[in-house]
Amino acid sequence: MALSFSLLISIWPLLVEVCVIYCLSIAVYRRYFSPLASIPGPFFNAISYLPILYQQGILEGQLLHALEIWHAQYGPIIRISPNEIHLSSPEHYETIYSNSLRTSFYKDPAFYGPMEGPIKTPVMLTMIPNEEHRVRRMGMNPFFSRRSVLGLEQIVRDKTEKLVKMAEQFLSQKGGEFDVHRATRALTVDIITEYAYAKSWNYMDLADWQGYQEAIRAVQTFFPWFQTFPSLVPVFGLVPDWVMVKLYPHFGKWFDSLEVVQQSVAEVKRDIALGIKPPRRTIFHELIDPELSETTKDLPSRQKLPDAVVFADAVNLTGAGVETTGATICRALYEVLDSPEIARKLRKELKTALPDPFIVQNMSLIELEKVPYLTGVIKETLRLSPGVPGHLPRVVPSAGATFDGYTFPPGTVVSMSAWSMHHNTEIFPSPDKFDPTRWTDPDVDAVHAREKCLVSFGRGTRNCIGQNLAMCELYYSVASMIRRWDDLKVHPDFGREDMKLVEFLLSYHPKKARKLKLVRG
Ligand code: HEM
Repeated sequence: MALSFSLLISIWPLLVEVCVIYCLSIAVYRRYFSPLASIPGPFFNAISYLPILYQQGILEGQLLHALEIWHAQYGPIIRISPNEIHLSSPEHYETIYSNSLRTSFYKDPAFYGPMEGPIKTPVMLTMIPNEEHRVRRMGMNPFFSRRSVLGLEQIVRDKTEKLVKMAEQFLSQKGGEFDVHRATRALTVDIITEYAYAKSWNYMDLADWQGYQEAIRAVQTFFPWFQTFPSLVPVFGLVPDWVMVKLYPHFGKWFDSLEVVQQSVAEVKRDIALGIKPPRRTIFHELIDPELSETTKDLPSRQKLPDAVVFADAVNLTGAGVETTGATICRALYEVLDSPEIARKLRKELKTALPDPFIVQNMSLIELEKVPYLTGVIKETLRLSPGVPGHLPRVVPSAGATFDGYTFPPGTVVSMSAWSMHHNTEIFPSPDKFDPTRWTDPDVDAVHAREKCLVSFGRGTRNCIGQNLAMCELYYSVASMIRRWDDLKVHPDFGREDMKLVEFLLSYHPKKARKLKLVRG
């Protein structure tokens, strides 16, 4: 023991030297000899993954803003890590994200794998092989189709009515204010759980309307650390639940929610075993006991899925559908109410379209979609506040790829982001300006070009499965809140700086940002 310790003491300078030489040679290789050496970009990004960790882990979700600065400095194609290229020219989006099934770019396991955490059960979002994903998704698509959303529209109608009544309760008091930030997250929890599980978690009935989305945010802040140091993932799995709850009290609601999902899986399995027909099939029925069609019956993954997969997919669905939609509703309300002109114009169109006296139960998605300015407001909000604004890394397939004259070998990671697409100054002049008329422009070709660049829900087979539901929620909540009061206003303490976005896959506001509240007057 004494001998090995003194040996260590005597050789440590040599060990340090070896380490330094090793790191330097990796840095020199990455910067000057790697196949990506000729791609412009910040020096430290080319040699290390730490600059991304710095933006995401230390500065907390700032990478989307750093990307803007780096693109302005180095051009439309930049190297943002030793193995990742970020592109900003919109014409590449289709190639990377809407590819044909067989030659497709696939999701980067180093980015998506750690999101599975210690459970390591691939969910739709994190599955890597596109073929396997396609099969899993095929079974779930009908459940979230437009037809299905229209069939279950009453859920959105009822929950929106509850939101308006809650707002009424607060706003009718003298000096009353409505915490629409938390209320909309509670709304989206209640809609997705009723829609997918036929069992609402009733977050709108809670006194504080919160807990779930805060826990998801806390989980997501670990992602950049896990992506940079994957060996941290199993260590995280060893931390007992009570320690997590002590560190992050909101984790209590997260663990409760996991238990509820687990119970639902068990109940549905029991009903299936007993031959009990449900009043309405839920995603659990779809995943546990799929209704197989001629085209799907022979596909291995359309057979019964293991409980762990059903559980993980359900958890993922709920997590994906809450903050994204809640934040978009809030941003739309903020932008409309912050501009008297936009508010006046939208109210006028809504008053013409919606029956008087205004009742949420009289609304229908199909009628709401016919209000052009409302559609403009929603699309413009999805542009400025995409729920998933950051880089979505994909791996170059075996055939390799060429972008902007550079050729990339298979295995290179390439990414684009909704944020930079939506801030392209050629397609969206004055990109920071909220201007719903971009989408109501009589020049249909110009609108079409803008629509091609609006990628809030992604594209291709890996796009958002929940977009029809999300759009329905957006139409109902924005229309009903704006139509209900002529004197609704943003709380005077709230400012545009509070709407700044940060990103951990989903978008959030910086921790110190104030939460949106509404008042009358
Ligand atoms: C405004 C609201 C929303 C936005 C902007 C949004 C955006 C997105 C985007 C961009 C993706 C692709 C992510 C990637 O490529 O890694 C995605 C995937 C996904 N979203 Fe949404 N989403 C929204 C609402 C919802 C809702 C309401 C649900 C619930 C049903 C949902 C469930 C999912 C799921 C399960 C995936 C993974 C799909 C797959 O990989 O097959 N999202 N979403």
